[in-house]
Amino acid sequence: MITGEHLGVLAGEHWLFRGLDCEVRPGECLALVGPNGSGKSTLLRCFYGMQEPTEGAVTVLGGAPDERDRGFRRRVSALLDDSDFFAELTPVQHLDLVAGSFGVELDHDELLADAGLEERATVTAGRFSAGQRRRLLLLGATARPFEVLLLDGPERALDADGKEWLTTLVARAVSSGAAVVLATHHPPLLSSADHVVDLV
Ligand SMILES: Nc1ncnc2c1ncn2[C@@H]1O[C@H](COP(=O)(O)OP(=O)(O)OP(=O)(O)O)[C@@H](O)[C@H]1O
Repeated sequence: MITGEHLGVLAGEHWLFRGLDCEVRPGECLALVGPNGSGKSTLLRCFYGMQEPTEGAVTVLGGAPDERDRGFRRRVSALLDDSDFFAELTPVQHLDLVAGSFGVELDHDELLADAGLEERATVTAGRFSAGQRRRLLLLGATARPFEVLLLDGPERALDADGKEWLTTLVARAVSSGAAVVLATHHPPLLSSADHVVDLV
């Protein structure tokens, strides 16, 4: 479902990574680790079609990834930055947007309680703390249908309960048959991953 063959990205005069092969099948999770600046976000951007590798080829769902393609975005859920955050909307309105865009029915109460946002359900998200904002972004990325899930540093700003919830979200995504790739240093996510790529 996701393959990378001999991937390399040249950053200026030095290779961030080179000769990287990977494969993530449906129902599997690949965790990317490595120090700051080692290329984890860059590799995720290659999987989402935001950036071309300098060398090698990426295939996602049988074709070249292209974030500009609506059909691709409907099958691939990516949380790579905070851009899907609407400060003027409440969590309920965020979920309405997801439900309307994807034509799915969502149990708002259950999802918001699960995310620990039930008391913030009707507060505009611009007033949220960093961790609440991250919970809302993760909720938006996972409440919709997807076959591939790409997450960059999903544990950022989350407290212990939030990290536990995140681990459950990823486990659910994997058991529903999605191919999941995440850049993370959260030990439970690393230990449950099927593959780990260390970008050193
Ligand atoms: N095409 C490019 N040309 C020049 N520099 C690049 C290119 N692509 C990435 N870089 C640089 O390479 C580094 C890799 O950044 P990236 O965000 O992928 O690392 P990361 O492992 O996700 O880091 P962090 O753990 O800090 O989030 C950055 O310094 C980035 O500016």
